[in-house]
Amino acid sequence: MVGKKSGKALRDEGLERTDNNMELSSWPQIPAINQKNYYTDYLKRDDQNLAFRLQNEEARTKMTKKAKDHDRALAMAKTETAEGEGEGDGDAHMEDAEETPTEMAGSKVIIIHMGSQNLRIGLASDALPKTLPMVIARKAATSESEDHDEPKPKRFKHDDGSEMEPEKAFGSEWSSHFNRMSADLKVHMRQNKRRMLPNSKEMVVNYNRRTVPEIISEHNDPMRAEWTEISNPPPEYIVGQPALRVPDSSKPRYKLYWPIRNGWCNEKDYTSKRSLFLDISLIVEDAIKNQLHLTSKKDWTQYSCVFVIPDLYDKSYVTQILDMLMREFAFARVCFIQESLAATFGAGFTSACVVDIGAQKTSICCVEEGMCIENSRVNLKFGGQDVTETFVKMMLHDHFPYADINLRRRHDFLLAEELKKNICTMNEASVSPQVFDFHLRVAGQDTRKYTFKAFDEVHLAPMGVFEPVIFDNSDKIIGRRTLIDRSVDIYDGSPNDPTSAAQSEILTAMAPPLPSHSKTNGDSHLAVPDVQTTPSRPQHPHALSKVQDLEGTPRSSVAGSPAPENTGTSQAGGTSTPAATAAAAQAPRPPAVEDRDDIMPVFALDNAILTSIAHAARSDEKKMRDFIGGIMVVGGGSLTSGFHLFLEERLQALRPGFSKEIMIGTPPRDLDPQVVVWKGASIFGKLSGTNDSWIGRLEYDRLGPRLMAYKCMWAY
Ligand SMILES: Nc1ncnc2c1ncn2[C@@H]1O[C@H](COP(=O)(O)OP(=O)(O)OP(=O)(O)O)[C@@H](O)[C@H]1O
Repeated sequence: MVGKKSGKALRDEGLERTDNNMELSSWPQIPAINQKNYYTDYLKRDDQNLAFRLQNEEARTKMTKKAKDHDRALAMAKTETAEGEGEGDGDAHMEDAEETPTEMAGSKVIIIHMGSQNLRIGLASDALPKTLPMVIARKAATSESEDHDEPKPKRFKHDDGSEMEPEKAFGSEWSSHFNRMSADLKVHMRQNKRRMLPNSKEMVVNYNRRTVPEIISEHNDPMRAEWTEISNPPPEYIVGQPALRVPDSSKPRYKLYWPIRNGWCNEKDYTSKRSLFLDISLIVEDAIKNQLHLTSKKDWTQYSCVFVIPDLYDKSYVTQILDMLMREFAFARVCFIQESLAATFGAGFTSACVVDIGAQKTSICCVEEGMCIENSRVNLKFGGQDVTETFVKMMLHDHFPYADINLRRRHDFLLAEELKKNICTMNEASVSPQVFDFHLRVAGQDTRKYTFKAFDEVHLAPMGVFEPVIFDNSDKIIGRRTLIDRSVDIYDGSPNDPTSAAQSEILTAMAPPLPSHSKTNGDSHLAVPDVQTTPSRPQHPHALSKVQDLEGTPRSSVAGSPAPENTGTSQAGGTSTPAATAAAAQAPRPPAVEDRDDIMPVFALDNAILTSIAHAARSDEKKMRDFIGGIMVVGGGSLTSGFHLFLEERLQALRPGFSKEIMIGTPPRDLDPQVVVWKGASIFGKLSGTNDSWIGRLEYDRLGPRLMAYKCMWAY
């Protein structure tokens, strides 16, 4: 064809021959595609996506089955009428057939909520979950209390061996915080016209100094504790409640491991990621077998699982858990739900500001119409266990008669928890010198009955959630990211764990200055956490007022730009070019606060709640009023008596403009605040038809964790 064209025509087409009349190449020349007409729907339609296809197929199968059942029911009804025996009409029979499910809804769905201290597990059809300690005792050379030998001799003696006054045992800084809180409380109580004896503290200290325990022989103690007997041969590990009841001095020794600490994986006490997740799976497996009585693992393939994850979850943790549930436990389907969302389901609210005070972490999140508001998520690293520790410290400071108490010993930990639950209160009217008693039960020893007096310690210890400087925050970030790497974007390598503007703001307020030698290339996770410099209270107590102030518009830089600076552009939609990304990576700039592992999120609860709400409301005053009037407190840490009223007063003092609206709610129907999240997840697990976040076996086998992007209600 080309040969027949004129030289001009060929010149125009750019295909002019050389002088020997031959073409430059025998390869066919392909003209460039006209971009105007260029179109592809590759990966743009749902039917190209396995996850959606399987979902549709499942829906179709269900509809076909329903139609078949319908036909069958009609046929049966006709036969019966023809025989003249049935008096009722066919519809009634059909309804009967539809309304008689073969098995109770949710009886094949297992709901798992793992906490730092408690595991809650049950079938979705159960009214309440089974609660057991999230702990495993492993055979070891020494027990954990022997590893950390810190009781009386070390704490209460000077280096030269002379006796140390308990007031000095915890350092002058801690004592001065305690004394200041005590003085503030006195002033506050006077303002509220509460009567106080001027020398209450001295009375308490003098009483405690003098008191000696009464010995009760073991056979005279009707309430003596049941200790776990070690069988022969001794088991390699013991889990749950029996683990907590293994005597410290057992032969052989057992050491306790808590795989979840402060709401994160416990990277401090484990030496490898494998052993950490092995323990998690052993605890969960044991609970399914012994608490839910599903002893044969083969049957688990017929069960689905709803797993509760934190609002600000670590992606690598979720991926690992999904793998465990799918591969090891071989569940038929798995789905995830975030804690706060589950709490609103459990309470039956459509929107609320959920405050979950657990044992070692407190999370806050505003939920609106079935979605967590991402920028309102806050996760603080303290909870009920910090209150227990602080209560014991305060009591020791005031000459607690059982001076040898050591929370690393199992019996002492259980005793301290019990004392805290029974004695601590946020009710100011109950603050007066009072006598209490307790029984100390140690395996193989006679029971000792102690009496002691307590005064403001019962109030000041739980007050710590509003003044976390009194908590011991020194070891909470030790080991973070040593076993489990931060999740990163597969394209640009930037951290891609979920972030929240509210959390960033708190982290910014808490951030210790960056060490001058630290490389600011985003490799912040390599920096050694500088625990000593971490302040336990905001350096700028009013740093948040700008954001929280709805009347004014000024915003802090964090609030104005929720995404971290060095990840923002790439996450926002991948608009940055590789060259720009490379240039940006080389530019020296400080790492975003979310990417720093040396910041301890420990912040006053009332301020944290207001920060969360401010970010959820985004200057919309009506929303602000809605959330501030719908604060729901859940979790075991909120069970301290008088907590709700106290929190309400604190918030009113901080936001007098909203004092009429502020309302702290409890879950309805007298539901235990500790199980609301589990309950919500069980409701979620029973939803049929509307829940499309189930991850099935086939799709997981083919796509693996990539599937999460299609299956999560939130941005994964
Ligand atoms: N009646 C009570 N009064 C005060 N505190 C209580 C009471 N009952 C339980 N707690 C505290 O609640 C905490 C346990 O709460 P919860 O089970 O919600 O925590 P978790 O889910 O295991 O932990 P986290 O949420 O930190 O991961 C413990 O610190 C316990 O001492």
